[in-house]
Amino acid sequence: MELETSVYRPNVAVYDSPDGVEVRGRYDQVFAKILTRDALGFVAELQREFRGHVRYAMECRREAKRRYNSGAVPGFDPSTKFIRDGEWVCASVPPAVADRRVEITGPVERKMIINALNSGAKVFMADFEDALSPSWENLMRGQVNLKDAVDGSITFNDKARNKVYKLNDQVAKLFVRPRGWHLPEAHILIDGEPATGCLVDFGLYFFHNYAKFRQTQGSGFGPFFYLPKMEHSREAKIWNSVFERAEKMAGIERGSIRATVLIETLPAVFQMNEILYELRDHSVGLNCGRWDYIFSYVKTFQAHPDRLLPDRVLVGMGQHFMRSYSDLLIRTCHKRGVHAMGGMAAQIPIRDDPKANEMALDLVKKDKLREVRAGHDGTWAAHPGLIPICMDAFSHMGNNPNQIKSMKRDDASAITEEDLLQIPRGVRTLEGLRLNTRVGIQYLAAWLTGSGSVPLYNLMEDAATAEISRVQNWQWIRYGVELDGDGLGVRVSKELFGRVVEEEMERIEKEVGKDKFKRGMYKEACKMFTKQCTAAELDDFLTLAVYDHIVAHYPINASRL
Ligand SMILES: CC(=O)SCCNC(=O)CCNC(=O)[C@H](O)C(C)(C)COP(=O)(O)OP(=O)(O)OC[C@H]1O[C@@H](n2cnc3c(N)ncnc32)[C@H](O)[C@@H]1OP(=O)(O)O
Ligand SMILES: O=CC(=O)O
Ligand SMILES: [Mg+2]
Repeated sequence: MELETSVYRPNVAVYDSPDGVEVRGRYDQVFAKILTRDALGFVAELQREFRGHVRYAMECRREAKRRYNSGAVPGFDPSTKFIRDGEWVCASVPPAVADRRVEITGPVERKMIINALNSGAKVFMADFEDALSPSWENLMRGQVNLKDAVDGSITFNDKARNKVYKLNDQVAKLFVRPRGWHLPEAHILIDGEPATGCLVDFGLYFFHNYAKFRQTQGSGFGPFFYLPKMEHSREAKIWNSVFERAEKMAGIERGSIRATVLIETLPAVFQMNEILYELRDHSVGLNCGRWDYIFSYVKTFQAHPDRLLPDRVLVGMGQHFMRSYSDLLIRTCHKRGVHAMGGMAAQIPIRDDPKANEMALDLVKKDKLREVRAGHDGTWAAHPGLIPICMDAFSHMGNNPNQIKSMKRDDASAITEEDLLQIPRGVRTLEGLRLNTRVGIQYLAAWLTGSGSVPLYNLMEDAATAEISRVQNWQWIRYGVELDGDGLGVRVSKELFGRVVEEEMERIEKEVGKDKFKRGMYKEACKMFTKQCTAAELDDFLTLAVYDHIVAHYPINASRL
């Protein structure tokens, strides 16, 4: 089926919502097939049952932040030592996803979904999170696209190129990543309050797809999910309860739904066993969400001027704290019988420069070889052009679908708090400040106009990588760091940053061209990015702070007709 959303016709139709649910997003008859009374009722049930737990978990995050801001550092929790020391394992891995050696990721756009499912990767992670700007249109089209993908009918007609896209006979297994717990969904009000974004993403997708998915994709299991940005096992416990609630509603066996948790916050690295324990009936492993993890390192230590990061390009998996994190994740997952997934290399193919392309692909190859040799069971690819390289690196596993039983099940306690917190080494440069600024502004301009992942300077940029640019600038300005890598001995100040912003805006205008610059939201993005980098207090999330700019409420009177 080709997706054809209708043109805007005010005051003509409304979604059929249950009591207490108000849909404020644009009406569309295609969206109405997703926003049915029963599906909205299910989302409302989840919201009502879990909103108190989510609120409490977010308050705990704020409390932890107060502690870190007063000098404390995250560490292992003595009260849950029994979980770390215990000899439990997670439920066995569903055969359908035993082999996850290469997973492609991408936003829930129609053409991307078809390309990703056809890409030859074992898994496609369809993203409502880092790679998606969560506008009403993107979210609802994403739900429609996923429904068509699960029932196998999805097509896309690229009229300009006279090309029709449809699914191959063999497709990747689908995982869906809902938003993080912190993001609201302002277009759906439940009992007068914005719904929790991830419960909308999860609830609508699950409601419409569980039956078909289990038949066609999961061999009796599923649906499968990726869970982002958690900071503590209490948040995993909420997800576990959400899954149990959904399984009960659907009348399917407990443990059918499976999820991989991204370990992508610094506090969560000390909670890996606890997170797996909470989700032990629903887990298929952990993943190294390396970009958010770096962002989280800066955020967690925002009040620790002794822990400043070097240039963003120098904070890679070679840094001791990053290697320790990946090692601990492998040991923990394998001890508990589940996949230890690697992360995303940011390089993408470079079409117009063969030499640069070769170097980029070589970096991806080295990264993937490091992962498979370290013991990871699979990895992420940002682009279909990278899949052969990733596959080749993971052929190191031979005929085995994974390395869960064969690699690194030895004692995780060899990796200490000091290893995990070690300050990354390297220099800081004016070019680092410039690059952060150029990338941050362009990413935000794209996000404000509906694109959550973009190619910039031959790298994949999404919400997680842009966060690093933002918080690093904030940190350098806040502490007036010395740029010690270019021999100038200059200290970063608001004045220096102001000049950098002006010059980088000129450069962006030259690079993208006057027309695109005028049409795009570069000036608005520049204002927002500058405000965030120079704020007295660091905003928790870039996208949360600017979310209001992409909220588009349908006229309230129309929705009451
Ligand atoms: C930190 C994290 O969270 S990582 C996970 C979240 N981030 C992501 O998922 C990013 C995924 N990747 C992307 O979004 C894209 O690759 C980008 C934006 C970086 C680059 O996209 P483009 O500029 O379209 O790349 P390019 O022009 O080379 O694409 C060539 C083809 O590959 C397709 N393609 C590119 N990336 C993907 C992908 N991830 N999945 C499916 N298809 C893809 C394009 O649609 C295009 O298809 P076509 O030839 O049929 O038109
Ligand atoms: O979600 C992945 C990350 O690296 O962040
Ligand atoms: Mg992430």
